[in-house]
Amino acid sequence: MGTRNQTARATKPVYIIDGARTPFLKARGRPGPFTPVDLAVQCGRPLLLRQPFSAEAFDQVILGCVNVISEEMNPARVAALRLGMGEQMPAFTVQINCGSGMQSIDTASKYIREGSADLILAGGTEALSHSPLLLRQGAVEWLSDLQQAKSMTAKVQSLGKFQPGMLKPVIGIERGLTDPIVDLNMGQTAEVLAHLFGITRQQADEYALESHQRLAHAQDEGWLNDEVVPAMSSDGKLYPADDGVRKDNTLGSLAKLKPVFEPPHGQVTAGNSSQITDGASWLILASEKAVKEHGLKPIARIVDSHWAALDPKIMGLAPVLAVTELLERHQQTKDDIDLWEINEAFAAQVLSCLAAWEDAAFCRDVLGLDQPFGKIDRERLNVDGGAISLGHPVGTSGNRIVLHLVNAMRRKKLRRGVATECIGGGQAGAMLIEMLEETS
Ligand SMILES: CC(=O)SCCNC(=O)CCNC(=O)[C@H](O)C(C)(C)COP(=O)(O)OP(=O)(O)OC[C@H]1O[C@@H](n2cnc3c(N)ncnc32)[C@H](O)[C@@H]1OP(=O)(O)O
Repeated sequence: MGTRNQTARATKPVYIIDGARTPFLKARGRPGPFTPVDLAVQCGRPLLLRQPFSAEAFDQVILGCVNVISEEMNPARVAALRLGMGEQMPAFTVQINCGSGMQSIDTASKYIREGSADLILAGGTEALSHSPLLLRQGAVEWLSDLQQAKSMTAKVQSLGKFQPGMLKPVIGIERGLTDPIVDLNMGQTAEVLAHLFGITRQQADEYALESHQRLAHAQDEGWLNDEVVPAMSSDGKLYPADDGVRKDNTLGSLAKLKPVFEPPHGQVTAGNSSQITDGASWLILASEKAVKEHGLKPIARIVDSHWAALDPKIMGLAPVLAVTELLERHQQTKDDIDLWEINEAFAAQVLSCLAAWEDAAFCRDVLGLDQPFGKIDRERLNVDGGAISLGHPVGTSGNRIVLHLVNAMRRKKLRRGVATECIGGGQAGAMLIEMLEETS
């Protein structure tokens, strides 16, 4: 809480010009049709094609990605080249776990604010279905010894040390979703929060059901058409829409699922967790100068952002700190915010954040507030569903929630919104967005 008394700084405005994302495609136990760069290119190309300036006009590309694959090191640069942005386009990749897609926006904003760039493509991409299967340490050592054995005798000796158990792979994603400091996987951290804030299975399932219902409604109404561009794989198969939503979901079917992370009594199930998904998202950010130079029509302004951290065991609670500190810096309260996106890592995690803000003792002792922060109206929160129904490509979601917040505020003619996400390792990012008069 060291930065809470900072006052908002007057800086050059940062505008959101446009954005697009791929459909979010559920990982179904085998590599999906797109790598991280494929995804970034799929939605980047139509986005760039509809701009009134050339792809080479950008100053920088910044892309969040958690699980970079070895064929695509620095996916930002690979994507920029495949997008035809020119050999001279600087591009770098950022990784802060589930905050990566928002970190790219924040870093881009800072470049624009300080005047060192005017036009930046900032995104996030993730192909969780391509997470590697890893060899166990014993197998790695055995293979290394075998490779280094020079004589036939040494090779035979090495071969003799093989044990079939060595072939059992380590699932990369399971390791990646486990905190290395506290040795809890992300689902277990949600269980810790459910316990701390008394979130019941019924509450978590009701939240999850609503997420599916809201996303289904948004799809049926065509509200996502402004942000989703269909993707096509190299074999010509079309992926037109997000595919994780269950339009026929019921509380009954959710209630039947067994707790995954703390069986048999835990609250967190496959139904009330975010899904493991592939997807990418981009935003175009511009300075005042770029807006004038290219005759652009900005949609919104990035006011500010804030990052906070706490004990990794309760990582899902970090949005409470990040948002409270961000709003305090701008002398705003929750009532000044028209629309909220809180990334749905887990239903129990989002509900714990809401509970913490209503808890007088928590607000006093942890947030240092005289009064509870207060209740966030569910009608203003994740109005079109979230990661539980849509999926959570971890490096992308922070970008998607900002893109969606802007689109939802435009549709609803609202003015001010906050997007926030928890981050494995015990962090959170929060971003304050203001629509421009003409678009709100
Ligand atoms: C900082 C952060 O953001 S932390 C968050 C980072 N992300 C995560 O930690 C990911 C969390 N999620 C997960 O790990 C996974 O989704 C898990 C482990 C919970 C579940 O994985 P899987 O078992 O592969 O999920 P899957 O989608 O196959 O569902 C399992 C079963 O539940 C059923 N199911 C899932 N959702 C629902 C639902 N909403 N309603 C009814 N049934 C459902 C499925 O049909 C499936 O049933 P089956 O076994 O009969 O086929």
